[in-house]
Amino acid sequence: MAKTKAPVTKNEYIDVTFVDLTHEGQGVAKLDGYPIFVPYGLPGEKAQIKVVKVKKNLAFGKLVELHEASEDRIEPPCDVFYKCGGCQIQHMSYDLQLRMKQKQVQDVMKKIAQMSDVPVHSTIGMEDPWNYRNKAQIPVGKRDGKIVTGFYQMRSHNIIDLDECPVQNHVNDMIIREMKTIIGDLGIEPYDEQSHSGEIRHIVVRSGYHTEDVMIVVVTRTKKLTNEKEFVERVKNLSPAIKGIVHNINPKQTNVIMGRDEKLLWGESEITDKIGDLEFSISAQSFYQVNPEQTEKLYEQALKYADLSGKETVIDAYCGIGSISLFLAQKAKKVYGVEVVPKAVDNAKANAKRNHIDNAEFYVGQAEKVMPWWKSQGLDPDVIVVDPPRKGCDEELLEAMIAMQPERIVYVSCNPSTLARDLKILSDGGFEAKEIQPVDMFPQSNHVESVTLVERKL
Ligand SMILES: C[S@@+](CC[C@H](N)C(=O)[O-])C[C@H]1O[C@@H](n2cnc3c(N)ncnc32)[C@H](O)[C@@H]1O
Repeated sequence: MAKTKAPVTKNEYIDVTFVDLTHEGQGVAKLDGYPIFVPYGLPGEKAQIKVVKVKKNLAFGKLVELHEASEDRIEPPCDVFYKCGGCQIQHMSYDLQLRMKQKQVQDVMKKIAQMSDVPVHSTIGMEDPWNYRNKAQIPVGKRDGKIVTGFYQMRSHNIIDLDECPVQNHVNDMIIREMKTIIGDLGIEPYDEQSHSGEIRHIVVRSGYHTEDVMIVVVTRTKKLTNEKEFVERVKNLSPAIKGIVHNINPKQTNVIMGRDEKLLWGESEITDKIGDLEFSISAQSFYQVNPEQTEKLYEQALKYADLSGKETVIDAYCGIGSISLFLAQKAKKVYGVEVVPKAVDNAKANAKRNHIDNAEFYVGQAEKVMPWWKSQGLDPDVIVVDPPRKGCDEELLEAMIAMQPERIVYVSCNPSTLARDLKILSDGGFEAKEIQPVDMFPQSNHVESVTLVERKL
């Protein structure tokens, strides 16, 4: 077969028109069907690009000059947007962001799940898609003798020093800024990834939305925290909202932020927040949705799809602190939650009590192991809710769901690709995806959250 040649060469300057967006939010230009991916290009725009990498079937380019800008192009409010890896799509109007997320789900449903006819609704967005994050997880480093805190640069571990982040809430920003000074003053050495030496790795600040409670977690490589007493004294005085300071130890060479061991340095080890009319205790290591305003909309959608009458037995797999479970429990006969992080399950049990809900039980374990065990014990749920991490559901768990034959499955997903993969497996097992509702939990970033209603085929 004749070898086809790429229609561009490296370092060539060419004029293109962007026709599409990738899932990461890059512009796609096409030369006789040959795609060129260009960061920050928007559909409809004409531009000069420089080709920076050429492969047989595709190339990558860099935007050199815009000839015609899209109406959806906006000036990113953040000074470091083009360097920082925290947000990827601040240059898009919010309307385009929402459309892009809906299309991303439609695309994977077609390509991965091979289902083109499942309705994917318009993404539910925010009125004000800024300063929404209730949690900052910020790496600490040193440059030219000064402490730096911020996000990693795109595709690197170079920290972009940042004092204000437009997607972070203001309290978190203020605390990180002040802690940077405190760490420098007290001579606490930042962790160095290359040599696996130094002390402080990350600062995590989590704040309540309705309560304004703040928890601070300082993550270090070893148990040592230089000038611990003074550190605690100064940090706790940064705001009366600070309820506790937790010292987490992560000795591993890993991208995972927190380690398993932790010690309470001051105050309480949990904060309280509210979602709707329910109150929740949240520990340092427990998962809690980062966008409180959108969480209510996400949970509302999950509840709507669960369509409970009060008679149902429900499983909430990957239940975290029991947040979805307790909303389900208010409308079901019984809810069983399973979650792998023991502290989160402690929170879930306490949360049931504090909200006077006595028809929810929580278990620690891997959902993919606990579900088949439940099945063997005769647990027959009418509805199953799953909300797995990005890698999606384990195959064993999908098999257990299929074996349990619930009437409905509500699949909350933060990764459309693994959602589509899992929906295909469920479809082969006799379940049909009925509709999908994307909810924008992460404005300005290319992450896509959605809720899918899946029903047992008759
Ligand atoms: C996306 S979160 C959802 C939590 C909860 N539904 C919420 O809305 O807050 C996923 C949860 O799954 C938990 N998890 C991860 N792998 C698990 C597994 N194999 N079995 C059970 N839980 C797991 C995580 O600790 C996390 O709490």
